Amino acid sequence: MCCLSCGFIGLGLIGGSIARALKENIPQIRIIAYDISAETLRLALHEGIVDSAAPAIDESFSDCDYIFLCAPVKRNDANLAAVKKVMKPDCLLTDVGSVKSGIHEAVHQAGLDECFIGGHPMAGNERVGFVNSKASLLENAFYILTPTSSVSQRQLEAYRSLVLKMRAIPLILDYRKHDYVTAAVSHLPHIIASALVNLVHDRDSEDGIMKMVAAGGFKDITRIASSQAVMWQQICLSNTSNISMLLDDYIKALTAFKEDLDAKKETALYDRFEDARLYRDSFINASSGPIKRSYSISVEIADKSGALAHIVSLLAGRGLSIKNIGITHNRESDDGVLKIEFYEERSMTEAAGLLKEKGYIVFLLLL
Ligand SMILES: NC(=O)C1=CN([C@@H]2O[C@H](COP(=O)(O)OP(=O)(O)OC[C@H]3O[C@@H](n4cnc5c(N)ncnc54)[C@H](O)[C@@H]3O)[C@@H](O)[C@H]2O)C=CC1
Ligand SMILES: O=C(O)C(=O)Cc1ccc(O)cc1
Repeated sequence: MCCLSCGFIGLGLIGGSIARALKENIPQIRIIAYDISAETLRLALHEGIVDSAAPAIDESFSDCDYIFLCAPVKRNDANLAAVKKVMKPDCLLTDVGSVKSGIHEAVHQAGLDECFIGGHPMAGNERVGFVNSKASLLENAFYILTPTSSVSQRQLEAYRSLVLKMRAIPLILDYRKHDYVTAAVSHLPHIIASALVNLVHDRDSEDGIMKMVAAGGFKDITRIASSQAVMWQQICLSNTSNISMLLDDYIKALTAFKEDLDAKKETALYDRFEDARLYRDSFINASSGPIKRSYSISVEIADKSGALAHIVSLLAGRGLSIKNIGITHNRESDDGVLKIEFYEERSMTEAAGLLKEKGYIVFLLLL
């Protein structure tokens, strides 16, 4: 891909991560960006992620082969009108919004159907802004493309290739289907996580004992409740009917669970947990599934100098490469739990055996 030129309107967590992935994987690329935050643009220039920063959505975008709308969804309408005035006829316009119906309607109103393919990287986290962006955010994540019926196969194929260059996995979907699917696997989970956190907040005693003892399971399923409220408010307001319909189904499922619980139906309760376990495990085992398999162990360590270095040198001595390592101090005592992630199962098993041999308390984290 020679002299590809990409423009970004909004360079936060997602725009920044895409720009980084493109810069990392297509050295000849030219990237221009506009963001209302001058500090973001300064930083992106300083890091060499963008080649030029525009003071507004102006003529400097008129050479772009792709323009990515990556500002918060509510800002995209105004930005779309400004982009329309400056983009070249064969520019491919895209966005990164979590809901696709609104932008498809706005693009249609603007008469831009022939050059628009919606985009949605199914990757992110609870952080915001360019400072938190990273190329690896997109790695092996599904990147959904929602072409209008007017874009050509050639444009779609070119965008697919660009997504592959970002090391993401392109998946083409009708935009209405996208909104239904993401309501179930992304939007509804955020409502559930927030409702559960709010429940614990309301039901906790004054000494905050629930908050204090909240264990891994609670933290796992509520991590996303730490996301930006305004983004999820906007997602709920844009994908209301799909989310509401699935929320009805979910409330029915909870009610059925409660009925089995109140009636102490042993078999029915077992079946509900077992069915969920089997289905969830099938997600993990699918190589292209949404949940990446992780090969991690936890090791209990005393909080003394040298404890970490001792473990690292034992593993290095066996040639076991560590992908990630971190300590959590979640005990009343000063001791901590070291979580070590490996690249593959064999290293995980070998490391666990070695550390056990040396007297460490080790657990495999089968995620
Ligand atoms: N955060 C996530 O995990 C994911 C978010 N998305 C979608 O990506 C979009 C952006 O989200 P994030 O990157 O997370 O937000 P962010 O807050 O990290 O970034 C937004 C950027 O847009 C800039 N901005 C605000 N108003 C602007 C305007 N009028 N013109 C130009 N720039 C403007 C901000 O200064 C900021 O740099 C959202 O629509 C969201 O639905 C999609 C996938 C994952
Ligand atoms: O933090 C997480 O796991 C997310 O759910 C990230 C995310 C947020 C919004 C999206 O539209 C897609 C992915």
